[in-house]
Amino acid sequence: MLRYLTAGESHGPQLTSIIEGVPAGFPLDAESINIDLARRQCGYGRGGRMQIETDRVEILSGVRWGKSIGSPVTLCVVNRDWVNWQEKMSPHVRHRDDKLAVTRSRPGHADLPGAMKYDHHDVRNILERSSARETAVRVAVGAVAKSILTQFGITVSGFVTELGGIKAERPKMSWEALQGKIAKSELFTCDERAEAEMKALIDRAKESGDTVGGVIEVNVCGVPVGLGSHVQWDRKLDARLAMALMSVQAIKGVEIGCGFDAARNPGSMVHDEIYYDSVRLVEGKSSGFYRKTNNAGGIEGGITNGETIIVRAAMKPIPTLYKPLKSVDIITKEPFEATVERSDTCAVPAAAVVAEAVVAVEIANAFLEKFGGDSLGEIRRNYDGYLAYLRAF
Ligand SMILES: Cc1cc2nc3c(=O)[nH]c(=O)nc-3n(C[C@H](O)[C@H](O)[C@H](O)COP(=O)(O)O)c2cc1C
Ligand SMILES: C=C(O[C@@H]1CC(C(=O)O)=C[C@@H](OP(=O)(O)O)[C@H]1O)C(=O)O
Repeated sequence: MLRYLTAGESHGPQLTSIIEGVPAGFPLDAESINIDLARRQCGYGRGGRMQIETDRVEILSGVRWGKSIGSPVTLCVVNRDWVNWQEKMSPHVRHRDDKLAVTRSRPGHADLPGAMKYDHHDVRNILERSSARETAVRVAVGAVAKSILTQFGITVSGFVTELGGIKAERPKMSWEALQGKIAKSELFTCDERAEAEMKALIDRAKESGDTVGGVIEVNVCGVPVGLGSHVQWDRKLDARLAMALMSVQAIKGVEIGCGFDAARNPGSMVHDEIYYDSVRLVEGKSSGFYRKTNNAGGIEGGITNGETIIVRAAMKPIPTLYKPLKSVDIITKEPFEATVERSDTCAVPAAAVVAEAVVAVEIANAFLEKFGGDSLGEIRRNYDGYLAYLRAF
């Protein structure tokens, strides 16, 4: 099972993660991780910080000659902006300098509850860690999880389905063609008309000092039946995915499959009927059982049913607004209207890449729990044995 922690402040020297439980023999290299780090930095609507950073991972342990060796993998992403923050972020003892203290907390951020909880009168001690800068290293961890899943033909893809209330229509085309469209889109959508409207909305929000949120979707293709379990609350895969997604900064809702729509429709329209066709086995499929619909989003009773996993997450609008919101200074208790030096107007496309990463970690975990071993070869033997069993079921 993969366990990881992240460490690092937004304007500190670097972000770090240690991943425990990566089995030996999996191809891992910085360049493939960097592709995802670059994807997270793109996306229409981001602020000035993304001009400063060029995220690249450094692999500091657990990998030798391009392959995992079974020991903990340490990843690091440097904050290029740190050079501009060395005094404000210094770990060395210094006298309190009220001029450097941030005392004006922003609505919608961790600033005020965090300061009250940790007894800080300088909100910087909270905002540095609550910042979504942390998602850079989580994307690197997700890329490691993806390189485990890739070996077994499992792919994880995130994209934007809605932005500020504008919905992207999914054109009727193969999944591969759709992926190509999404990869070329500046907003990671599959609908050019909607994308143009979304960009115009972001421009208007930026001009008026406002921000926008949206909905992202992650699809996991190629998953076998049987990941996760119904037997215990914390083994249910849907529950784990929901937690992973809700842990991403600014995510406020998660749905699996048809999600909230399931509550609005009768059972006859919601549940996916079961069919069997032995020809599927001749065609090389892992099972003769199949569905014609996938409203369950690939998970029933906390267990994968062999269909594509479909999970969506709602991102709230960015809380730092150029148009002032009302707040109160934590020292003087005077009201003020928040000002801002720099912030994103929209980070929904970036959140799609982060969502991909946290979903990949949960799927890799469930996969390793079921087929786990110490090396790629051992896991492959376990997996192949299971596939042969499934075909005969
Ligand atoms: C990729 C990404 C970029 C973000 N950029 C900003 C930003 O520039 N300014 C901001 O105030 N919040 C930004 N956020 C959101 C805040 O980090 C988040 O709202 C805050 O930490 C409070 O957490 P909560 O919204 O989960 O309650 C971003 C979130 C993500 C996922
Ligand atoms: C740095 C990133 O996102 C940041 C997330 C963030 C926040 O409050 O969450 C605030 C902004 O940071 P800054 O205050 O330095 O401009 C974003 O740029 C990143 O995604 O790499």
